[in-house]
Amino acid sequence: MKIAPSVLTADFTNLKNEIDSISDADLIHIDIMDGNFVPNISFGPAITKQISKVSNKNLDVHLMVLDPLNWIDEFSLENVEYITVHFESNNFLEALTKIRKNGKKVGLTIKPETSVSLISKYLKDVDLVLIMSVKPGFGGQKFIPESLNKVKELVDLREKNNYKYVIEIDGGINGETAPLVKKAGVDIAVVGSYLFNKKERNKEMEKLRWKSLFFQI
Ligand SMILES: O=C(CO)[C@H](O)[C@H](O)COP(=O)(O)O
Ligand SMILES: [Co+2]
Repeated sequence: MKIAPSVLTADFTNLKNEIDSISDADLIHIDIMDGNFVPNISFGPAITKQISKVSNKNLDVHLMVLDPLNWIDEFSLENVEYITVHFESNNFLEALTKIRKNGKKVGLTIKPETSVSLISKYLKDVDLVLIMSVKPGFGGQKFIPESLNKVKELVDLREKNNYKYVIEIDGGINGETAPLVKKAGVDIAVVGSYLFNKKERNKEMEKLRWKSLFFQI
């Protein structure tokens, strides 16, 4: 299971050191919130560009915005690997097409109250499916256990139909929930507050990976 730290709870007055402290990350997760789609505002393209400058990692952009189509060009930076939009946002299908046209990997995500069956017809065309395991908008919330069933559903659908997407989970991942999501079949776990509240983040990511393996045996 890959680990994608979310910099949402990083210390932005110390950004370069915060990014350096997660040098073993597989990807860096970028949470973009517009204060409309979710009741919070995070940061935008300018800060994302700064992050991409001080990091040699690929970025995984999670757009929690009402109109993703307006933002995809701004976030199609060189080291952005995935751009993920919400099924619940405006014109999400056009947004997926635009991400593909810009040469980026295409991600689709659903809120905790949205079922996998609603996105089943789009699964053949996406590179990543993100299951939100908290209500989008804030870091530091508690993991919603029902998310594990959605992950299992996606694993089954992928196997049955020979789909190619990776499964990502976002929200409330810690030492206890990491083994559970790994066991359910998650490929990439986003970890925010749990990681940034620790001092030795690379070591902590290693522990999360190790624990996950241990529980898989
Ligand atoms: O998309 C998000 C919130 O909307 C964040 O990526 C997520 O909450 C990560 O933070 P934490 O690990 O603290 O839950
Ligand atoms: Co996120």
